[in-house]
Amino acid sequence: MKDVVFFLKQIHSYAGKILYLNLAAMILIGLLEGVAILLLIPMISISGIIDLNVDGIPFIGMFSFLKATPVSIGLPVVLSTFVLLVVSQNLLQRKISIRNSIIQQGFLRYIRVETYKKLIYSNWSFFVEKRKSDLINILTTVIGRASAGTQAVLQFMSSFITTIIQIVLAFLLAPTITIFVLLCGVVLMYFNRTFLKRSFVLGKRNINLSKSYIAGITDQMNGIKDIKSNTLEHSRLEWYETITKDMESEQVEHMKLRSTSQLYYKIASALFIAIFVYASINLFNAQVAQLMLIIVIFSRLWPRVAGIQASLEQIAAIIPSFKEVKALQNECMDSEELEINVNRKIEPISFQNEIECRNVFFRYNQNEPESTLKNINILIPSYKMTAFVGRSGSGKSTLIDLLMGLNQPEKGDVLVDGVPLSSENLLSLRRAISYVPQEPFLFNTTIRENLTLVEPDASDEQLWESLVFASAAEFVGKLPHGLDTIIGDRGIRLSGGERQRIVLARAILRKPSILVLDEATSALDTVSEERIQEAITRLKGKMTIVVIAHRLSTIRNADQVIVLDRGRVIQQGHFDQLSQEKGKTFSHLLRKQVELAP
Ligand SMILES: Nc1ncnc2c1ncn2[C@@H]1O[C@H](COP(=O)(O)OP(=O)(O)OP(=O)(O)O)[C@@H](O)[C@H]1O
Repeated sequence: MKDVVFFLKQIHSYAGKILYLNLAAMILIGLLEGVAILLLIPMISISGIIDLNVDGIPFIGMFSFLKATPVSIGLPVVLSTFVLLVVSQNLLQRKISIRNSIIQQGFLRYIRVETYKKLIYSNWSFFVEKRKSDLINILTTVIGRASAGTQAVLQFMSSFITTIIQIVLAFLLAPTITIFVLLCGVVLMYFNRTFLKRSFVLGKRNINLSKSYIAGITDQMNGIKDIKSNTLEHSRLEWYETITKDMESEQVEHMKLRSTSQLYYKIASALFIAIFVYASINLFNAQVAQLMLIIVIFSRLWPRVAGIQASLEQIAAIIPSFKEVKALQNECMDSEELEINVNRKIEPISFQNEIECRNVFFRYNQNEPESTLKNINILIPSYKMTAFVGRSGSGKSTLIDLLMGLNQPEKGDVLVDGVPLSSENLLSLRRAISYVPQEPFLFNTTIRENLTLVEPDASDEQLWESLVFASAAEFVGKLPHGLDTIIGDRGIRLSGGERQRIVLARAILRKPSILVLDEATSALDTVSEERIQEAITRLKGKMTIVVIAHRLSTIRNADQVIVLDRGRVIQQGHFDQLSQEKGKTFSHLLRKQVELAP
């Protein structure tokens, strides 16, 4: 219930007064519908067209003027009133349906933007812990269900109020029948409450299935090369067939559940009407008017009772989606990195001397016995090139993430020109950094658009300049449409080395004061490696360069090399100096790479 209230509050803060206007209009529609049909009998009867013997039925007095009217006028008046009521009800209905759809679509967008805003401003550790496909699933499927669910709750509320009004009207017309109908409804709802529980369980199953589905297809599409080259198609297809079968049976089960519950109501309705009509005629000598009332009230009220049950089942099935979106929003708020202020312009930090790590410890998970980084004390001087090396898993990427303010130290400080990194200067530091990841990301569009992503106003001259710096101008110049060549999905029509150089050009275009380059491990051939080395040499002295080096040959010109092992700095100095330190990790790594070199 708390989750439902949470969403109602959200829709309230989005739509405000219009929501209440719509709710009121929805109630009015129900009322008009009720009045039109419930009053048809007394109106027809009083006009004297058919003698229904309606004495004693309420509201009759309101139509006594019809008694004085000849039948030839009375009937058209009665029927026109009926038509007028139905026409106004439907006109209002149309208007409200359009308004509801505007509110619903607007609310869907609102809740999407709100959730995405909270998500995108969450800190890095939040993303490290989360499965990306789960986030995609929430942002696509679950949010849509939650928004539709909010609408279902509003619909339920208005139909509940309308039902109450109709019950009051019916009660005034025929109290005994109304009480009987209601008692039957309550008894049936009581026995049908198990349908609500099962709807909730199915709703949960639906979320889990769509989570696994999105996770599976994301993994498979990302690993399609692995699948093809290792002939894993069959096993993957088997997985796909199984999960889609589960999804199919979940939907069918849901449908079965809904129709069984409605079937009970329909059968019960026929049984109750039969029993009541029989009892009325045989035990209470009921007149035609009373019998018609029984049928009219049953046919009006019973679907409403059944409708309430159907809405409750629908809401029960959607509650897990509410819970999921709410939990994500709360988690994001707990992991909020900085105060959300989208419009704030962030100036890059002006960094004169150095970035320092002082007595820094870091651990991913508080339950881990050992810290990932232990007592790190290093200086990254400005306008110099610093290279991090070490075996796989030694902590290079973790340390770089810490320097970029993505990870926060468990103990110790990261200082920029002596000022500790805090929420005040974190974004300015990141604004000064350009980062080239190991697996560079390119959009499936032109090279130009991939570059201008970071500098929308960059001229062609500036684009070529950055391509020259990244040693990419030559191969881009040879492409069929130059800068306007479209590169494939994630840039697969380019080689690994070419991709990394385009991303490097993009990084340079931003004119960063710090360039962080996570060197590709395997993608680079010797020629590409040389090109990257050329690029770094060209950039040296123009900005602070931090490289995670997997190939030691690329960092011969580094001003300092920092060697990491199991989360500790074990050596640091100039390349030549470290290569002289015999029997230590750096000379060992160097020897291994020389041995492996072709
Ligand atoms: N998200 C994470 N959660 C928990 N532990 C992690 C996480 N990321 C990395 N680690 C652990 O932290 C240690 C350092 O990893 P890191 O990625 O920093 O090493 P690396 O030197 O960059 O390795 P590589 O050269 O293979 O990229 C490893 O033991 C790794 O298992």
